[in-house]
Amino acid sequence: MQLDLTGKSFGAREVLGALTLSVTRGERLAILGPSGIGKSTLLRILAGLDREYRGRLEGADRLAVVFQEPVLLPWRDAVANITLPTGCDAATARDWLGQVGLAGHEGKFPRQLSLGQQRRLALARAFAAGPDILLMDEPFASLDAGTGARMVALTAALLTRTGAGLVLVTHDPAEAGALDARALQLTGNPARLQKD
Ligand SMILES: Nc1ncnc2c1ncn2[C@@H]1O[C@H](COP(=O)(O)OP(=O)(O)OP(=O)(O)O)[C@@H](O)[C@H]1O
Repeated sequence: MQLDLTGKSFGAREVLGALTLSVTRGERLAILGPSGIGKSTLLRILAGLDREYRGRLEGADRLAVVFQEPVLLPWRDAVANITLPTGCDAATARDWLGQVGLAGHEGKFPRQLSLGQQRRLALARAFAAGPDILLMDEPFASLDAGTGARMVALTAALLTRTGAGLVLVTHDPAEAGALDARALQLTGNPARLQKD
């Protein structure tokens, strides 16, 4: 996919300036920058969730998005949280749950899972959708250091296994390194992309 952005404003405030970003299957990109710079805004544009920008977004890639909050269906068990949004069958959902270390938790509801487990469920759901490119917005934030590091390693392994590309939005340069992602920095006002 390729984004050629001329600009993005909220009202009179120009948040993002002109920037170009492209990513394909197998490529990993991390967008770094401080709080409030426009990282989530950029990711939402890439995800097609915000169409009110100036510029062009091209590409027929299949996308899956992982947000900081896992956004699960509270009254459905772990298997249904994967089958309902993705359309995959229960066996495939169970397989993905196993791959993220949630074997034995298939019948649990989100509230019966820890935050780290809910994040892994959201990760399984994203991969079950068979994306060409995974878009992630701070998916490792507010986990303890060990849990965060394990989830980064798990994400890297699943990206390698599936060949999916990655755009990760984060304030933490260490995550970019651990995922072997090319790092770009959002900087300035309005923000532009710079090589890190
Ligand atoms: N819907 C909106 N309406 C008005 N302003 C917005 C809206 N969404 C974001 N903004 C503003 O745009 C700027 C960029 O926000 P954004 O959430 O993209 O930053 P961020 O880099 O992702 O920050 P964080 O790391 O804290 O999540 C902020 O100043 C924010 O207040």
